[in-house]
Amino acid sequence: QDKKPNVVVIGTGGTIAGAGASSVNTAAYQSAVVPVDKIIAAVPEISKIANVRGEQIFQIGSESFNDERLIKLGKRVSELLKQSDVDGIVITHGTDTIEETAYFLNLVLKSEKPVVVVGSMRPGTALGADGALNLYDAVLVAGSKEAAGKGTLVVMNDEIHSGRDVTKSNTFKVETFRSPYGPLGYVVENKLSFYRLPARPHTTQTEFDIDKISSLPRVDIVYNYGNVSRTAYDAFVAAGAKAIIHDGTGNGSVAEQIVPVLQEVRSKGVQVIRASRTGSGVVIRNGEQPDDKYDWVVTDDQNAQKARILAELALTRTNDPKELQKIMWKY
Ligand SMILES: NC(=O)C[C@H](N)C(=O)O
Repeated sequence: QDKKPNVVVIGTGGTIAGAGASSVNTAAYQSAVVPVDKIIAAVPEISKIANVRGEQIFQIGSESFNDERLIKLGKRVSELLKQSDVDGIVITHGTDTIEETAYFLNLVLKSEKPVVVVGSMRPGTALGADGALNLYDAVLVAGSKEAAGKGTLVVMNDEIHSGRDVTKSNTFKVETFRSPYGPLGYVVENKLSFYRLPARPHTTQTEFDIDKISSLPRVDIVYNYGNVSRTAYDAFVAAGAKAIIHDGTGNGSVAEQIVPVLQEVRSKGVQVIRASRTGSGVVIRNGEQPDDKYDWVVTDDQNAQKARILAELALTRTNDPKELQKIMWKY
């Protein structure tokens, strides 16, 4: 009797589908060239732990993900999760934007079944390639009962991270993924262990449903630095942004020359959301700036790229900055 779980592996590209000219090319290679079925076939050990089939949805570097692709991926995952012969899903993905895709799926999927996003930092052709073990571990987690109901997960480098928290922290090292509160668990020697649970609502507990989303409102990010000017704000407003994430210095600070610009942005009906380019910590409402007075919103502990995902989803529900603030604090 076959008790192995059925896991679908959806290929989207990235370095886990990459190939270099020689085995010493660990960081210079072409990403998104190896088909998902070939990636699976390169790890025959997987057939001992799960019945796996591959499905190629994209073949791209994850830097080329956009909202349309996020929606397409989310809808396909949702469809598969409804099938009784699917126990879990693995998505092979580039590492650059894994954190955005994982957070998105964590917020919009309506299933308790495990969904695991996985990538690699080195192409399969490199000495010390990390993709094979990462994929094996991802399938193990996606096929497990323990991973159910924990939201979308990212499995990389022996660690299981919450899609909400995880972020890429290094350009080339295999230990690049970090969560401010640590991983949820480990995978080692064919065994997974969870040590903590996500506290924020996810998947079945959210107000966002991928089956009901066909487009997302435009939200852009403006990075701040000494000498920052209004050019990018004006361009994004002119391009039709519904919200601008002000990726401020420190605690989402706003330079003196930008304060009137953000007031003007808001007066045009565009939401202003203060985030921090430090990438960690909480942006304090009415701290650096009088958000109540200006009708602005702050992120909680999310970096700008995660705040963008949440804001896009939030704006499908409300355009009231008070409600938007509640959502930014909730998820
Ligand atoms: N390690 C990687 O996967 C990087 C690649 N640029 C990607 O995100 O697709």
